[in-house]
Amino acid sequence: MAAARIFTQEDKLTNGMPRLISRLQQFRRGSPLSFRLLAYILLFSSVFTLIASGLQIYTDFRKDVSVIDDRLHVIETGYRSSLSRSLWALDQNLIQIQLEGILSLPDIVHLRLRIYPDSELVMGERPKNGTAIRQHSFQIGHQGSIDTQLGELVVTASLERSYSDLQQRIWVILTTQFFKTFVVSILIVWILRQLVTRHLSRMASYARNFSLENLDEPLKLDRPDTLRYRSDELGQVTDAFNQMRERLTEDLERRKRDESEIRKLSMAVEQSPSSVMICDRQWRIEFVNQKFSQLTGYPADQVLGQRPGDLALGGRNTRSTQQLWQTIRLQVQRVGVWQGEVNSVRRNGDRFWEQIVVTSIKDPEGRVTNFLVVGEDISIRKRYEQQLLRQANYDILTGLPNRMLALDRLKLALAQAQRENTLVGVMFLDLDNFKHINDTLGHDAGDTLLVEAARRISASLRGTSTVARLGGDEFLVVLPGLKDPGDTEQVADRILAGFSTPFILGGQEVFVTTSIGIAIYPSDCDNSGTLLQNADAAMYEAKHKGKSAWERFAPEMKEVSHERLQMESRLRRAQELDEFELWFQPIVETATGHVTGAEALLRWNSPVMGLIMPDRFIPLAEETGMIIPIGRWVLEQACMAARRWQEATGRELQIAVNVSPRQFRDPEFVESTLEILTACDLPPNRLEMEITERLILDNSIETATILRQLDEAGIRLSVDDFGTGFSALSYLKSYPFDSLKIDKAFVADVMVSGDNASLVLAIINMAHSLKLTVVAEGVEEPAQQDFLRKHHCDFAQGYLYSRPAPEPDFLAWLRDH
Ligand SMILES: Nc1nc2c(ncn2[C@@H]2O[C@H](COP(=O)(O)O[C@H]3[C@@H](O)[C@H](n4cnc5c(=O)[nH]c(N)nc54)O[C@@H]3COP(=O)(O)O)[C@@H](O)[C@H]2O)c(=O)[nH]1
Repeated sequence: MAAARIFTQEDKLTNGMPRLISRLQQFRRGSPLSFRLLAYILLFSSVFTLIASGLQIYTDFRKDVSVIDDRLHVIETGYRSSLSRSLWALDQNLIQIQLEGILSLPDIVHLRLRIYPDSELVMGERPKNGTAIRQHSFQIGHQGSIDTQLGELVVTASLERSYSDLQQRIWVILTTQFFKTFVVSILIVWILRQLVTRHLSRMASYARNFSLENLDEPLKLDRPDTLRYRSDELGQVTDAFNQMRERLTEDLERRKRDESEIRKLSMAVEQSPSSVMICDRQWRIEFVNQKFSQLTGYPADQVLGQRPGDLALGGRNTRSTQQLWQTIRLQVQRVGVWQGEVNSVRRNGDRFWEQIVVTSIKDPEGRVTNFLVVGEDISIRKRYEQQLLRQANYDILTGLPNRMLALDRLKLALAQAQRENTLVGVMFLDLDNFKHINDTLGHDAGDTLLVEAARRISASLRGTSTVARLGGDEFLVVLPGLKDPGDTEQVADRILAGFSTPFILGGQEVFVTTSIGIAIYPSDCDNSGTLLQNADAAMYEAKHKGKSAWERFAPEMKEVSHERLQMESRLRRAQELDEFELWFQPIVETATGHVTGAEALLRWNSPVMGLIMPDRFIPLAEETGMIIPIGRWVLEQACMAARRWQEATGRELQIAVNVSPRQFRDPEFVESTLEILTACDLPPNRLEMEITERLILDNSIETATILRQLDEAGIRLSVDDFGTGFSALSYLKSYPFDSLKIDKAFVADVMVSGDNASLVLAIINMAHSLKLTVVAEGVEEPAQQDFLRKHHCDFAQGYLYSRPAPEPDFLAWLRDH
């Protein structure tokens, strides 16, 4: 048991010290600041304590020594006279007693009394050598009549007691001061640790473990979370830490959001259906998307670093492409954007059309950093536009240029003749008795005749001449660059000769002739319109004279067109004589067959000339301006009719009215239309105005303004006879149209010509993509209706449903359907 105790004791001793050292080392490692602080406090307070204690001790010692010195002086003053008397009396006993009295005083250890002349009395023990002493001596004399020196006393005081006190005090002071310093230091360090350093360690460990993965965990110190603590330095540092953490969290989230946004945008650009190219500020390609590579055939790595102009060269179209890109660059640098249609070249050399938009990309400070080129393949649209343009410029039956193209060519020929000082021959041809042949042999025979006549006229011409079909059985020949007016007459003779052989129509030989009117530029007129009129007048003269002949224009022939003049004067009176009638043709929804509206079609019922179709008098009405009052009458009648039908059948049908471009020049057009609608109590959206592409060609600000005003009033607008005029789809976007009417010429052929079928299909699709409804005109056969229904054409109109009819007949039809 005792051994065990001894062992435990030893064990404690042997293990205790290393454990303490290791604790200290741990403390030093774990809390270096506290350790250093402790060391510093200990060192400085020890030095300070040492100095202070030393001073204290020294002062106390000096005080002790001065007490001893005082005492020596007190001995002198206290004992001198009594010793003098004792010596004078030589009273040895008294001297003895007096000296013992002195010797009994504290610290007085030795007395030596020299009695003059030669005796000495010593008392006490002389201190050993090396012992600190204080000595004081004074003379003892007798004062009488003669002053006599009796002796001298040397008093020795030992400082041994003072030294021993000093030693004791030093030990006590040092021990207590060191203990106190140590305890205070420990206390300070403990307080410091509690208040500061352990929190610093917590901060250090928080900062060490801080990463983007644990941003949610705020720094919390092990102390109360009150305002007092939050506002001190540690609280401020903690707050700063947590703010930093929050900012980092926000930054991280923003960065994540930005990254996802960038990812999304780059995916969108990469997978965009449009080709995208991004160039740097020197117009060198930095990026192209997949669509670009698909469209052009260039893989991305082959184009990066090149300029778009060099690229489009493809080794072929050098100058023009570079000039185009030069223009694009200049405009984008000047106004920030360029857009247009470009005929580009693929890598394999194929050409294609693209709609390009080039813009500059700017940084937030407004500095241009890049250029963006977005392209869209519009080859299909272009092909259809070209096809439409062809249909618009050429006569479908004969393949000859139509009136529009012929007039263009005539104008060009006149301009050239003016420049070159040459002549231009204009011939107006009209087949003799064509109406009779058409009526007796049928339309097919009429068509065959027209085609063959076109061929024979063309065969009679050479070089740069133009032959065109103006409509019906009328042809126009333009002979540019002539030197002699007689040249035209020779051509006219050749044409007449060409008609001398019979035509085979419906299996029969038929002789058909033609009458030709000739006008020459510049002698007969210098503008295309009048030249044509003059040739027309000459043609009437030729017919008048017996047909199968040509006639040169003469000024007096102008009178010959009196038929026309007669018609004009009759037309002027037709309105007041109430000779106009409005006929109606239903418009049906293709999918359901429901009647949704009707088109109002004007007829002139002249007591002299019979029922006249609008094609014959509308151009005259337009030319003379009579179309404005006539058009207003039509609008009024049409709106009133729609109102009557509603009352009669309860059906709210749409009413479509044809409006001539000339009516748009009437300043009161919009106002009077709105007045009519109000007067008829018809909502504006029940009225649809059909406008031909000719109006759009006008392209004036006034037209655009009127169309916008009508649209804003709620009136529906539709493009009539689509495909026969300008036929560019791009304008449809620029005007507020609601629907588009495909011309009957296309519908007539959908089941016969694949080209026409695909064209109709393209028009439907494109109109739908522009949010326009589509009406097909001239539907005569169920197969055409099926085709249109299958291809989602919205509405149809034609003889299949009903021919245009006077209002009572139309109402009857309406009740039946
Ligand atoms: N400014 C105005 N113009 C007018 C007005 N009324 C008519 N017009 C213009 O005259 C064009 C010819 O009109 P119309 O002779 O009446 O011919 C229309 C129909 O009869 C005809 N149609 C209808 N269905 C068929 C069919 O199945 N086959 C076939 N061969 N023809 C058919 O089409 C004409 C309707 O065409 P649209 O107006 O394009 O819808 C006429 O085109 C007007 O431009 C008027 O009041 N003012």
